[in-house]
Amino acid sequence: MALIIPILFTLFLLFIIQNYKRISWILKVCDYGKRLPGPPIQPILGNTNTFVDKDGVQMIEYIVKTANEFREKGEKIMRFQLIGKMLVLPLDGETAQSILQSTTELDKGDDYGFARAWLGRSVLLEGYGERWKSHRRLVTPTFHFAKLEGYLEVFNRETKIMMEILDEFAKSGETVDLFPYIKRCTLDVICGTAMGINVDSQHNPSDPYVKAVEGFNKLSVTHAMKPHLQNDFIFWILGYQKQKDDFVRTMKQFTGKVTAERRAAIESGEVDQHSSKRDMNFLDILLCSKETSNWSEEDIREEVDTFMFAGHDTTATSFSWMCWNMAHNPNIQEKVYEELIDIFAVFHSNPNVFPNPEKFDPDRFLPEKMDGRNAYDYIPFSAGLRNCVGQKFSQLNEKVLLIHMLKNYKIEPKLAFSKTRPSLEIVSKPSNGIPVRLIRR
Ligand code: HEM
Repeated sequence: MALIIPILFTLFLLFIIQNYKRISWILKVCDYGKRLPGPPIQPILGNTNTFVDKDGVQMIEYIVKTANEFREKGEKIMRFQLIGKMLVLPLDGETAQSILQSTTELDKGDDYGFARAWLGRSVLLEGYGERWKSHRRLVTPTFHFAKLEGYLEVFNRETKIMMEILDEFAKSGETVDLFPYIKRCTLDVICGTAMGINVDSQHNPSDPYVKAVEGFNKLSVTHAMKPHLQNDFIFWILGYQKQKDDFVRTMKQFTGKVTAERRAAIESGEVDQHSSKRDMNFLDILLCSKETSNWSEEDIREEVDTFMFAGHDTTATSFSWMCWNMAHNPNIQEKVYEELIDIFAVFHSNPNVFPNPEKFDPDRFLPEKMDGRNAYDYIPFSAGLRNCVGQKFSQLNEKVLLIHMLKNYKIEPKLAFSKTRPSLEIVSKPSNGIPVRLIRR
């Protein structure tokens, strides 16, 4: 019995020595937590408890409500402190501007680490430096205007397929949740534009590759939201690591095979490597470019997969919210139908800048309304050096989707506006889908 206390004490000391770095990091975060404005914190845990029992929808609602309270107090930033992690949110455009214009704070946070097993050191994850600069230089031209025109054929082809599929619901009058259909459409768009292949997930929703992409995205959210899963051992013992490995293997094999086949076709002359860049997909451009001659097969795969990851869920979610807003605002829907004009609306919730932020009001983006607004008050694609390379691509893709959708159907909501809420995920998904009835025009 007399030995128990010294043994426990020694074990405790060993634990401290072994985890010294992690413990001093946690203490440093606690110290910063006290100095930054934010909701009250508990020792070490910070605000962790506030989030434990909340689902994705409740988290967003809590964050928006707390942000408004701190804005009212005149604060410019707000923090949430978790164990060893600090989330600092800018509360207005001016503050976002000073962060995003920084030429030193350009690396990504720890949460991006989850995707590394799939996306490695691609342009999305790579820290700021020579390697990122050279990759970004190569990726950027694939979104030049002339190139985007070349992608229009794929946008139109895949959107028409979605219209055909949705037509069954229009005929029967059955309620349809648009979200999964839009998601598969944008996945086929990105496969067509990034790799020049037709995955046709719209007709094959249970294809192993499609399932792996969906599964990986869901798992990355589960990992980010549940603090205990961030411990590698717990993640492994609960079977999540195996799931992750299986998804990553399927996705890597798929893109690896497409890349190898495409390279063989280029080398055999089947695909003309001297054709204009306008006619090439992203993979062809990477394979034929002089600048990538020293890239490994893995480097190329990582960039192509980054487009798959960053490019389809984002556009799908943004367009789904657009349909939900259109469904709940028939007057605007009719106006757009008549004019098929250039609009683009996403959810930003600062009432000082966007009074009544949940109201769908595309007129907020009229030039006269933009005057006096900080350019950084509306940054769905981020801004600064690490802004989104795919912005114009997805805007054009969404315009094509919107044109087809509104030309073919009137969209009617089958649920009150507030019954499907943004849920905190990598991109804020609708908690109850986008349930609508489609009426053929
Ligand atoms: C509505 C659609 C989209 C939205 C809202 C969106 C939003 C964003 C945001 C906020 C970032 C910055 C992320 C960060 O700071 O870590 C980003 C980065 C990025 N996006 Fe997008 N995105 C969209 C579509 C796309 C598409 C279609 C592609 C490619 C086909 C794409 C490729 C990328 C890449 C490669 C980066 C990393 C850029 C870098 O770090 O240099 N995105 N996007």
